[in-house]
Amino acid sequence: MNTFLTALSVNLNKVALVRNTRHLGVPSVERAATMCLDAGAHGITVHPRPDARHIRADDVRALHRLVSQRPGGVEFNIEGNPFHNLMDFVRELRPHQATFVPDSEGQFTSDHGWDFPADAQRLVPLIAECRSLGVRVSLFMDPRPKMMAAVREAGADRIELYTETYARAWGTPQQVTVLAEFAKAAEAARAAGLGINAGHDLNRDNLADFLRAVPRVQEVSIGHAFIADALEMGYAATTRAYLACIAQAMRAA
Ligand SMILES: CC(=O)[C@@H](O)[C@H](O)COP(=O)(O)O
Ligand SMILES: NCC(=O)COP(=O)(O)O
Repeated sequence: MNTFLTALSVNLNKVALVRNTRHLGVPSVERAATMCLDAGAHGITVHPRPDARHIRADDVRALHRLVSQRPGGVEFNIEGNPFHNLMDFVRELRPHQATFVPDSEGQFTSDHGWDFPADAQRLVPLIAECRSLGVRVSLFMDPRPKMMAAVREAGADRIELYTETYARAWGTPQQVTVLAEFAKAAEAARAAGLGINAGHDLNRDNLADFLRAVPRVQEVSIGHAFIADALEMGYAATTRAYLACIAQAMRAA
């Protein structure tokens, strides 16, 4: 029997984005987190950008508190650029996981991974610092198998495969080739001793196919499509729907 389960971490950036268009405090990221976790989500992800366009420092603290008070191993994942604001959050809060993303300040959305070995030297001390604080480090990466050994040498625990190219190829003739690239990158990462996360533009249509083709993904973080679905179905039903996609893929594995 296959007992492996990919964890679902819900990214709440877009709840904060809507909230920030008024000074009324709604919709609440804490209520969103509570409803998703009550419905079975395994973790919460936030990406506090330097321009605070969505998740703000107070949200990060409030969600960290909320997650810490819940029983049962719920994970808190903070994403960001460690050369901008991410390390301040890591030092203050020591989340379970820090995902390093090479975004520029004010970037529209994340659109590329780290470059190895070019980025290795400047990342090594920051990865080491996170690990000394007990924080797992995941690096946002394009599916480039040749980079994976150097990522591990730099001290990272996991990679997060940046899945936008897959999401764009899904349902087109390119899907098979693109998925093969991701599977190869995951295999190289695993062979180097890295764990594997994945995220960006995953949704209810493309998630199960990805997890079937790229086995043993430990965590998917999903935000934009998830919150769009939640506007129509509610947080609890949306969480259950994404968990069902994961379960469907696990059954087929
Ligand atoms: C790191 C990553 O994959 C991104 O998806 C990010 O978390 C999304 O950021 P925005 O919500 O600001 O587009
Ligand atoms: N790490 C990816 C993430 O948290 C959410 O990305 P998206 O689903 O908003 O594209």
